[in-house]
Amino acid sequence: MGSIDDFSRYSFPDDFVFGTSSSAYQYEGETNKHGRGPAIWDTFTEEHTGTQSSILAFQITVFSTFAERINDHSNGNVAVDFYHRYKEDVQRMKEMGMDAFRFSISWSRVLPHGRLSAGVNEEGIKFYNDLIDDLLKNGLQPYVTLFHWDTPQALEDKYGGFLSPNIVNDFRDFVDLCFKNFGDRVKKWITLNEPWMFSVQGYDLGTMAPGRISVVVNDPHRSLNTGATEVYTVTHHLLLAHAAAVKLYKEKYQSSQGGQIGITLVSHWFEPYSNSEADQIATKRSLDFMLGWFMDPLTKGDYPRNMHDFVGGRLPKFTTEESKMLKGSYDFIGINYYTTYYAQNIDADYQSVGFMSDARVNWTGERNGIPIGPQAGVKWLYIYPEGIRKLLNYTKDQYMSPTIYITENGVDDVNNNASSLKEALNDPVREKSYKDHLKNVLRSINEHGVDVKGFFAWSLMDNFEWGSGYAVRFGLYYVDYNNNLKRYPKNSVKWFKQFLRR
Ligand SMILES: N=C(Cc1ccccc1)N[C@@H]1O[C@H](CO[C@@H]2OC[C@@H](O)[C@H](O)[C@H]2O)[C@@H](O)[C@H](O)[C@H]1O
Repeated sequence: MGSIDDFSRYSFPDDFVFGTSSSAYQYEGETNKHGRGPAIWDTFTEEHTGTQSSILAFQITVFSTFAERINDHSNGNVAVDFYHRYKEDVQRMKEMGMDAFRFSISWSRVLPHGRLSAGVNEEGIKFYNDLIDDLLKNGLQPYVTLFHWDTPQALEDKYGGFLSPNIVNDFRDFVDLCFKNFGDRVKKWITLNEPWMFSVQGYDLGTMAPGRISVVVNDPHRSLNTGATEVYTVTHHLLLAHAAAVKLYKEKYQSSQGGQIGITLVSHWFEPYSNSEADQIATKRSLDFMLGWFMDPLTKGDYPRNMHDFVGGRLPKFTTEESKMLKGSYDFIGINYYTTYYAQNIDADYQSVGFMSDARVNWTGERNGIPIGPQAGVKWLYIYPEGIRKLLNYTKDQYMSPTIYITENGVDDVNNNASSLKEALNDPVREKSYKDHLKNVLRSINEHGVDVKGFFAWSLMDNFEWGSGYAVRFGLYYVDYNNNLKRYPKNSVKWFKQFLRR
């Protein structure tokens, strides 16, 4: 264990917040008990417990890890049993010296049938009240995500979930219930987690719930308007649901409750594959198709020019009223940063075989066989700490210097086949990654004046990692799935304790 240099929490502004992140379906368990209704991830894991060969005509390599559905045939029915063990886990956060904890509310745990009119599950309300009270009692601030990909199955069945504009009113009723019940103590709200992942993985690549795939068009004679459509429709409704939630909070709750509300977006950083002009342009286009798809509507009230140009008539349009509601609909922006890729222009004839072909870019972590950074355990994650600084600086410069929280950053265990517990807890790559990413966040604050207010590690403990099930471990705490989900601190916890010590 290296001795800590003078780099510590005191290197950061006094009000800078350190925390860990989680989500309901990945942590809670008890999915069909205590009144919780099914969500689309319960259905998706039931339907897709095997590894499915890719049936996509188009699949960018970085998502090959996502090509499987649930590759260890698992699900979140038990997960890490956070529903019952949250009190002991809150103690672990406190012992580490953390200031906050980010978690999400399971929509179908509080509204089992998705709609307010179909009834509230008071047991679900009680669970989140108890969790929030325990966090505050232990000096930890709750940062609450309202939607982390778990649409109620009842709304999926009723009208196709986020494929329908009906979701906006039901989402607004759900968040109203949350603001009313928890807003006296919750002062940081995040409407959506990574709408990009939900749309692209869920409705274009089909590798996440609800597992829908873009129409694959191999007939060059068909009009340009065939191809990826649902991915754009879903993002449109996600943005409108977000804006409706923010409008409600600001009109009905913010003056009395005094909290803030934002959204969490995921983006990679991108470096041009070559210094050709085409690759330089493809680099900016990549940022538009991943970050700008959301930040442009949130700051300018419309999608990026690049998306209008490359997606054309398949890109939905905002009404003047919707555009006004979206513009400025945030007090802060959450950014999840994991990795950086080279962006390479694709000059292929226009054939829409999915979202990424619309962008006409290839994202790759290697150039001439040399990786952009060391890979973690999962193949898509190249450790590139300067990417977080460049992404923060870009977001400040491009989008009027928003207040930003890094709501997720982390790496998974490099060695997933440890032969002993001692080996499993030895995670020097994670310790170095957090140190290097935090140093780059600090540089963006000190050198570029970026208004970053916090950093949340993904994740407090190993958990259900969507398509990778329990085979991939991102936790600061190791969870022994073969021994009653016992938690063990990995070595990086020791580093974090020293780093955070007051
Ligand atoms: N996975 C991402 C970010 C991302 C975006 C594009 C391409 C790849 C990865 N999002 C966050 O990463 C976390 C780690 O994501 C895992 O990465 C490895 C995959 O094999 C696994 O399926 C996925 O859960 C998730 O647990 C969080 O719920 C989610 O908010």
